[in-house]
Amino acid sequence: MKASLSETARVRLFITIGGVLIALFMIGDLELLPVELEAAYLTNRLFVQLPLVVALLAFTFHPRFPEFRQPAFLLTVMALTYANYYLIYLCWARAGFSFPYEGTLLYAFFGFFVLGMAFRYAVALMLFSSVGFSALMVAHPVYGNFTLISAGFVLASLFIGVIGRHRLDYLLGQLQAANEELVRLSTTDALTGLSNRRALMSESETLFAVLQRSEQPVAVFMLDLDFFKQFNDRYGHQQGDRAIRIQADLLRSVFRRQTDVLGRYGGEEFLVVAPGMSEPECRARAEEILRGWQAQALANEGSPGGCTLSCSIGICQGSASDFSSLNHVIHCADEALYQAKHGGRATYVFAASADHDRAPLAVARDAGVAS
Ligand SMILES: Nc1nc2c(ncn2[C@@H]2O[C@H](COP(=O)(O)OP(=O)(O)OP(=O)(O)O)[C@@H](O)[C@H]2O)c(=O)[nH]1
Repeated sequence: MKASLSETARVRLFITIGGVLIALFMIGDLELLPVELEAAYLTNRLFVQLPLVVALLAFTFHPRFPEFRQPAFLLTVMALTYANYYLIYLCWARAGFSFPYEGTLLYAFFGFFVLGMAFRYAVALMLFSSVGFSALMVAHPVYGNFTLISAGFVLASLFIGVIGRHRLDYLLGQLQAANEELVRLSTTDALTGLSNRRALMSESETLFAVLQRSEQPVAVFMLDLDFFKQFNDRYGHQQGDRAIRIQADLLRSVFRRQTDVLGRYGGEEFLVVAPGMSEPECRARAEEILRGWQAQALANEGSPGGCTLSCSIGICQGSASDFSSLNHVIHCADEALYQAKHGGRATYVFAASADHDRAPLAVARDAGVAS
């Protein structure tokens, strides 16, 4: 599998590339500079600018780098920019040489787009860089007749860079929101708002693995509406949808613990994985659900089971470590549900919890009907 670089490793790579670029520019700059400026230039680049890059690189190894990365980027790029301003001043003051200012812009754009400076830090960099450059131009006519246009070019470029950073942040924000919505849509059942089967299985697998490792009890409930086909046929699909939503709301109100995982398993079938739930607690929850349906008193005339819509529940409860897999527990709960259906419906049935591997459902251990 292809390993992707972590964000910090990526930043380290970019900082290193930045350092290499500074070193490469030195070759070009030395060709351009009068000989008497070379020593000052090399001192500035080798003993100020490159060490600043190395210091930033070293800081990426500090445990608090993620927390302080933005101020660190700002300070470093600011320091590099002002070191460049000093170089421009020095070349002008010592030899009347107009050292190019474009490198300053490269630093800013490197900060904005490669290091990914946050918008407010980018604005701070733009302001500090603009003030420094303007002050330099006012104090020293380094670029002669080109002073004004040079200042305009620097200020406009910094401004455009900041706007670009803002636009990028905005678009990335929209992309992130769209991604989050896609994840929500792909994991949620549109009718009930509960987890859909894919998300339900994924959450349940994760939970079950934890419970298995820590040898904790687990309870799995399989719930299915009774004679739902007749209900749909008689009252229509919309009423059927409403009944499914009622079941979802009922489950939400009964399984309220944050650790309970519940979702729509398919059609009118629901699955609940409740960690750490004891048998009496399971019984209480199941009875609450059955009573809930009794209270709804949703007519289902013509069904062989009676005149109101009801629900059957299969429960498998035991130590998670006694089961080979989550599928195994679900299978046991499904078998118990089958027993509930054949035992008259509107009831709950416990699967036997011992020796699951050998006998997925040894006996339907207990059954109950809401009183
Ligand atoms: N309205 C509606 N009906 C659905 C939905 N999903 C599945 N169904 C219906 O649910 C019914 C399930 O019927 P069966 O599996 O035969 O089960 P049943 O009639 O409830 O019988 P028992 O489970 O044996 O009590 C089918 O008629 C499906 O069309 C849904 O999202 N909305």
